[in-house]
Amino acid sequence: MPAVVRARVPVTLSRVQGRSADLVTFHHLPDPGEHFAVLVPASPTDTAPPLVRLHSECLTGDVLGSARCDCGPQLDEALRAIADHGGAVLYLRQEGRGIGLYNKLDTYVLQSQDHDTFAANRMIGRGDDERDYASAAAMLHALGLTRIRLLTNNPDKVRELRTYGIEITEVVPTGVYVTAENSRYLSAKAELAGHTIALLQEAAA
Ligand SMILES: Nc1nc2c(ncn2[C@@H]2O[C@H](COP(=O)(O)OP(=O)(O)OP(=O)(O)O)[C@@H](O)[C@H]2O)c(=O)[nH]1
Ligand SMILES: [Zn+2]
Repeated sequence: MPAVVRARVPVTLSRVQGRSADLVTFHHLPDPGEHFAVLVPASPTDTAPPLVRLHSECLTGDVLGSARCDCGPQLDEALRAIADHGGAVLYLRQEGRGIGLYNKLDTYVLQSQDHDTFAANRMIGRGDDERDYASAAAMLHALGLTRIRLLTNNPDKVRELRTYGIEITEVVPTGVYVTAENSRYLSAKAELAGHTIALLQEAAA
């Protein structure tokens, strides 16, 4: 059964520049996560395909502003971008790249003992990255957003959405927000998971 929109709830969001946005929920997603979309309509003069970000939940970064990763600033950037140009942020309940919050926090302890972010996952018996983007693609189909510009540095997201029939006209790089605490995490993503993090080399040079 294809996914369909369950409800569209208008809300005013300070992180979307005080604009009104719709929070959209869904029926029949391929997995049981309570994924939702933050949707801002484009202005009628904006003819470019809508900008979309698939944002994987990171409670520590998104809510608490943890300096261990760059999720919080990336979420802010995406919300600002859709406030300016219209588009959607799909908030995917994939905490810890799919392993959950408690497990992610366990891997932080291992990372403090000098293991990289992917090796630490394996040390607790989990995959490097347990996410898939089937629900994200189903949400986009349900919203009629099948021709998009995608805001990401992660080639997996691009590849997978395309296999689900989403046309990506442009991959728009998301910012890289380097701090002393997250630089190892960012370089592991670039070196071990193929993320296109150009600014990282510049920052390190
Ligand atoms: N297992 C694990 N997950 C982490 C860690 N740090 C952040 N995450 C999770 O990683 C997810 C974000 O993934 P990233 O690899 O940072 O970025 P991405 O979403 O793949 O790529 P972009 O679209 O370019 O941002 C969120 O679900 C975070 O909770 C970590 O050290 N270990
Ligand atoms: Zn994070």
